[in-house]
Amino acid sequence: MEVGFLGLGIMGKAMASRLLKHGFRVTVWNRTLSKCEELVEQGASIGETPAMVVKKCKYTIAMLSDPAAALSVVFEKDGVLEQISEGKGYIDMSTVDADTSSKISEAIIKNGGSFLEGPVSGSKKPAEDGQLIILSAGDKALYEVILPVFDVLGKKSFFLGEVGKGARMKLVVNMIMGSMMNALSEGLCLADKSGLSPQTLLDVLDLGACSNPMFKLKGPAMIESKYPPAFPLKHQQKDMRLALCLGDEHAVSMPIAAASNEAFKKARSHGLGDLDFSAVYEIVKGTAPSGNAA
Ligand SMILES: NC(=O)C1=CN([C@@H]2O[C@H](COP(=O)(O)OP(=O)(O)OC[C@H]3O[C@@H](n4cnc5c(N)ncnc54)[C@H](OP(=O)(O)O)[C@@H]3O)[C@@H](O)[C@H]2O)C=CC1
Ligand SMILES: O=CCCC(=O)O
Repeated sequence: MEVGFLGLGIMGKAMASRLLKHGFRVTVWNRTLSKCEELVEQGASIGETPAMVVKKCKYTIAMLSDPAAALSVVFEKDGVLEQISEGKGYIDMSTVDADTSSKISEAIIKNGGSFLEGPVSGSKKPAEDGQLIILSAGDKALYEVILPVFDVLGKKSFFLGEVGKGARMKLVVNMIMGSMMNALSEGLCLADKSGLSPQTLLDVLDLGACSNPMFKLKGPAMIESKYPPAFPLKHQQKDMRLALCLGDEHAVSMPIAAASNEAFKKARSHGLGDLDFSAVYEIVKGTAPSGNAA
């Protein structure tokens, strides 16, 4: 199967690389074209624009930073819409809001193509290892055709129904995750300030009902103030913002998510946006350097 891939950031690069390793022919595009080179070394072809990728491939996947990026790659000059046509499928796996997904879906369908949203749970390492959780919604027939691709990228694919349900599920999950990260940061800080060992706190948490892979993975690095970006903080703040908008729409009060969003926003204003989202710990500790927003 020839698959197009738009967006070679932390996630897109790992996902496209995995497809190549599993025998798919992949044509890649990235806004900063030089980032395609590593994939070309692994056997990918380059499409010089999103439109050229769609022209060449029956199925094209996108993994882009945010709603603005997802929309621009579809609607702007040399974008996906210029070449989408009957028989072609577009699968957007970026984390966006349901409105963005619906706008893209409507335009793709109007031009004869089919559309599936497929945001993912799981970060850089699960993407490299094919262990993502795929939250898809939209065209069921496209879902069935693209399952061999999802099976290489993920450990489990959900089909959630009409367009928007994948986007909303993803935002709910990340809202919970962002709040948990703030709770962990406050706990580590409180342990430290009150004379307890943060590492012992992690050990205790890991043995009880609060044990989870995120605390286990991120906790030790946080204690060392190390935040190599797996999930950039600026994207977590985007997801909190979009989840809070969803809460507004449905009149769901979310004070914990709102407070967590403030901490991520503050982290961005201190220039921590490109670090891993666990860097919010620096805000909770009050040790963030002054810096420019990212
Ligand atoms: N990292 C993670 O752990 C996870 C991330 N996600 C979601 O996946 C998506 C990608 O995340 P990730 O790979 O980490 O992000 P990165 O910031 O590493 O990559 C973002 C990608 O989007 C591209 N991009 C940004 N703006 C535009 C634009 N205006 N037009 C075209 N392309 C653009 C970038 O291109 P360029 O290289 O030119 O900047 C890059 O390819 C996001 O929606 C994120 O929320 C979901 C699950 C986990
Ligand atoms: O959107 C990012 C999710 C990161 C994760 O699930 O570990």
